[in-house]
Order: sequence, then structure tokens, then C-alpha cells
Amino acid sequence: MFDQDELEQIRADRGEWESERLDPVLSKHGERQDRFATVSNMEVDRLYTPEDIADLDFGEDLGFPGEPPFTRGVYPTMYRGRTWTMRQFAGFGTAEETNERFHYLIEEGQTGLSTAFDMPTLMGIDSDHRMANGEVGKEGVAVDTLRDMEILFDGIDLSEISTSFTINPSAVVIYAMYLALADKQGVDREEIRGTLQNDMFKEFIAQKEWVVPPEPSLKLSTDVIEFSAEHTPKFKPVSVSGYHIREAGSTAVQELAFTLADGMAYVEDCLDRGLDVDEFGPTLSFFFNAHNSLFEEVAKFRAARRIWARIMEEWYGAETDEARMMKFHTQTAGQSLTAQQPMNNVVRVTIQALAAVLGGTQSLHTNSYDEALALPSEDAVRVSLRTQQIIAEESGAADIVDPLGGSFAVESLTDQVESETMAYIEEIREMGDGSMREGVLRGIDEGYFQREIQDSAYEYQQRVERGEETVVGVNEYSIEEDTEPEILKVDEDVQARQRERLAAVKDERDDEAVEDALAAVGEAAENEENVVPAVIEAVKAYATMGEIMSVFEQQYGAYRETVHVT
Ligand SMILES: C[C@H](C(=O)O)C(=O)SCCNC(=O)CCNC(=O)[C@H](O)C(C)(C)COP(=O)(O)OP(=O)(O)OC[C@H]1O[C@@H](n2cnc3c(N)ncnc32)[C@H](O)[C@@H]1OP(=O)(O)O
Repeated sequence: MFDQDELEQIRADRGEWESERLDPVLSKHGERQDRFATVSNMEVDRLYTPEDIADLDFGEDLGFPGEPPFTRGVYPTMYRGRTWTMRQFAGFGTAEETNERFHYLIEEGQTGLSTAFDMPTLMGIDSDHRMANGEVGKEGVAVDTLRDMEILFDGIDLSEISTSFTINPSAVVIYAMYLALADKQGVDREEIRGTLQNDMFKEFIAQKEWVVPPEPSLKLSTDVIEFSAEHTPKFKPVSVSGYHIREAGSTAVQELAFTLADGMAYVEDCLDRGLDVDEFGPTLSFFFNAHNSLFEEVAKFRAARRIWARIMEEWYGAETDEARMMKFHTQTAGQSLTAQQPMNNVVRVTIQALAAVLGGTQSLHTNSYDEALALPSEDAVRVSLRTQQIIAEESGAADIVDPLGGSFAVESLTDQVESETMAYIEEIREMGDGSMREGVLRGIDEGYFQREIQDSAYEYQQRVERGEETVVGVNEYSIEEDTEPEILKVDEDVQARQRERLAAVKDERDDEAVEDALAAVGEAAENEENVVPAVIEAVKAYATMGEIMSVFEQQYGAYRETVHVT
């Protein structure tokens, strides 16, 4: 962006500034640390100048928002046209309690819904399973059958609001239930909007919730992507997630690299099925973490869009803007929150949320200050939603598109994140002999991702313990605390109520119809057909989550992780 003469002049001026201004100050006062680095331990320079972005090509690398490579955002007007979707992740107890929380959030100004399921639902077992004991409704809402889904969305018009479902091994069942519900509400499937997480790669890499092994897990994910591209074009059938990778302790670059690698593996699996990249490409979505290092995070988001646009075009032949465009949801970093002095978390969340907005997110969840202690209380949820509203409506951050674009520091960090991310992607591709799909599967199998993340997590913890990383209120500025905030307690009778409902549904339903529908799911799996149509029929017959997932487990076997110890 600068010509050679200008750069020469800047270099000369900088040398002069260093000797005349900087060195005298350094020799007198020094700096606070020998080395300054982000929370991911990426070293940052004292000062950035045009020299640091001498290779940046405005047209190729930045351009304008709404056009490839989308570094500056996916929409020409970004938040001036519409602010991001404020989408608080919510769910606890039975469908009734969560339905009430959904209505509360909508009344408070939330613009999208996001469903948290309890552990049994996430793992594809029913509330009456012995392994579900003590877990029903604890960390999210319990959903056993379509009846629960009907109650969960009572009074909510599916054509009016988009809903996200954080669900992975059992994603196909929840998707089928949502479609069955849309059919019941008379909402055209083509009109439903929302997102299914349905990202099994990051489960094997970081979050560790699975039922069947990686290959059949991928088959089930791709079945949903294929079905959705044809029947629910406004719905995002996968949210390729870096969030959990980061929460497990990765760096920002690893978060981005592994997530993009997973995304590419899904793309290749779809291409292997003969699907058209310009048809399924626009339905893919992403999900990232927003951590404490403001500029590193903004750089990560901007680099993410640029890399994805280039790879979709150059590697996978995407021709349309929509297929090259990366849209993503962001959640502030739960792992950065502290149980000590919990109100400090409001400040952390504000900075992280600002990073997401300055980085151009489409949708945002701000964590609540009490989340290191329990599921968020209503008061805490309101403050976190207000945080988004203050950023959107008071800070001015939403009024300029890509306001940090052109910052020497942010552009330089964006380049650095991009090149380090690409180095990882190339390594994974090599592991798969040119295939990202095979590289990711092999990386999971050999514990490559897990090891990389563990090493980063360990290094970070050591830095905290050596006092090189400050955690305010924990290893610095701690106080005696004798009060605890009011926290949310889930009713102890939830499990009994949920089990009663499940028993009632089982009593009322037509057992023969259920058996036939489950047999059809088994046949579809055995014949390697797309299982989604059969699962929709099964949920309509009120087959349970556990019954349907057992069919897959029988067909594909249960997964046991090989533990790699280093
Ligand atoms: C940690 C936790 C756990 O594991 O426990 C989790 O995982 S929680 C995980 C929770 N996950 C999530 O909540 C995932 C959420 N994801 C999503 O919402 C999606 O996948 C998303 C990232 C693509 C965002 O979708 P969205 O509908 O909210 O937002 P969009 O950007 O698509 O905008 C909605 C509509 O507004 C339009 N629109 C928006 N902005 C503009 C603008 N400036 N100009 C013109 N149009 C605009 C869009 O085109 C779109 O219209 P049209 O619709 O007509 O195209």
C-alpha cells in the first residue's frame, strides 16, 4: 500500500526515532517486561508501522466488505444495516423451564435463540437410562421425544426466529425433531432458520462427546448437510466449532487452524458424495471463541474469513460469493472467567465481546459473570445481554465497518495469524497425503490434535504459575471473599418429572409404528442411504432419542478413544 520511496523514508525516520527518542527512554526506564505476548503467547512488537504491512495488497488482501476475500466483513453495511444476532445459550430443567427462559430472553430484546441440552440428550440417551441418573436437566434442557420439543417451542413461531442447537452425536435426531415440529406448526421447511452444531470432529479433538466412531459420525453429519442443502436452505446444518478447541487450552492459531481443517474435511466429504460446493457451501457456518487478547482475536476473525474465502475458491472451486463467505457465531471465553471476584467477569466479557464485534461476528453469546460457579441466574444473563446492547447501541463500535482495518498492528497480526494457520493446515494436509478429510481423521486417530492442544494448555498454566500471566483476582489482586452471588439451582424434582413425561409418551404412542420406524432407520443406515428421512418418521412416531441412537450404535459400534500419553 506504500511505494518503495515512502517505505525507505519511514525506515529512515524510524531509525532516527529509535536513536533519538526511544533509546534514551529505554536506557532510563526500561519497559515493564522483556517480552510482550498475547494470551496465546504470540509475541507482539512495541510499535507497528507501514513497514510491517509492506506486502499487504489492498485489493487482494483487504478489499471492501461484502466482497471476497471478506477480510473486512461479509456484508457491505455490516452492523449499520443490522446488528449481529444476540444469541444467549440457554437451557436447563425440563422443556417448560427452558421455554420460560426463552420467552424471557425474547422479551428482553434477544434476537435469536440458542438451546443448551442436558448431558443425556447430548450423549443420545434417554432420561430414564441408568447413566442419566443425576444428570437430567442439570446442564441443559432434557429432550427425549418430540413431545419435549413441542413444549420447548410453545408460543414461539418457528418462521419468526432462528434457533441454534448445540448438539453433536445426536444432532440428526434433534434436527429431525425440529423439522417435525415445523411440519406440525405448518411452517414451510424452506423457511426455517437456525443452526445445528453437528460438528463431530471437534468432539473427537476437544469436547469428547461421542457415540459412534469418527467415520460413521462423519457420515451422519454429512447426511444432515446433504438433506439440509436440499430441503432447509436457510438452515445451517453444521457449526464448525473452534470454541471447544480453545476452551481445551489451544492457542488462537490452533483454534483457527484446526477449525478450518475440520471445515475443509466436511467440504471434502460432501464433494466425495458428489454434492455441489456452491449449493452446500453457503449453508456451512462456524463458531469461534473470543478470548482476552483483543487485537489477536480481531486478527483471528479477519484472518479466518480471508483464508476460508481463498481456500473455498482455490482448492474447492467455489464460484459464488455465498459459498466463499465465512459466517460465524462467537462466544466469550468461559475458561477465562474466575470464581473469585465474579463481577470482574463482566469486564472480561465486555472486552471479549468487543473483540468479536470488531472482528465482524454474525452472532454472539456473552457469558454471564456467575458461570464459573453455576448455570447463569436470570440477573446474570440480563447483564450479559445488556453488555451486547451497550456495545451495539452506545459504544459506536457498530457504526463503522471494520473499524480496525488499516491499523498497522491489526493488519500485521492478521497476516501473522494467517500464515501460522496455513502452516498447520499444510501439515494436516500432508498427514492426509493431500486430503484434509484423511488428514483430520488421521490426526484424531493418532492423537495429534489432542497433543498439540495439551502442550499449549500446559505451557499456559506454567506461565500463570510463574506469574508471567496475570489473572486478576486470582494470582494478583486477590481479596478475602465471604459472599457468593445468588446462583441458579435446578429443581431436584426435574428428573422425576421428566421421567414421568417420558413414561406417559411411551404409554400413549403406537408401539408397532415405533418399531417399524426404528427398523427403517436401521435399514437406511445399513444400506448407506441418507438416514434423515427415516429419522424424521421415527421422531414423528415418538420414538425416543435413546431408541434412535441405539440403532446407530448397533449398526456402527460404540467408539472408545485410544488414549495417547506423552
Ligand atoms: C460452548 C457451548 C457448549 O458446547 O456447551 C456451545 O457450543 S454454544 C454454541 C452456540 N452456537 C450458536 O449459537 C451458533 C449460532 N450460529 C448462527 O446463528 C449462524 O450459524 C450464523 C453464524 C450464520 C449466524 O446466523 P444469523 O441468522 O444469526 O445471522 P446472519 O448474519 O445470517 O443474519 C441474519 C439475516 O440478516 C441478514 N443481514 C444481517 N446483516 C445484514 C446486513 N448488514 N445487510 C443485509 N443483510 C443483513 C442476513 O443476510 C440474514 O438474512 P437471511 O437469513 O435472509 O439470509
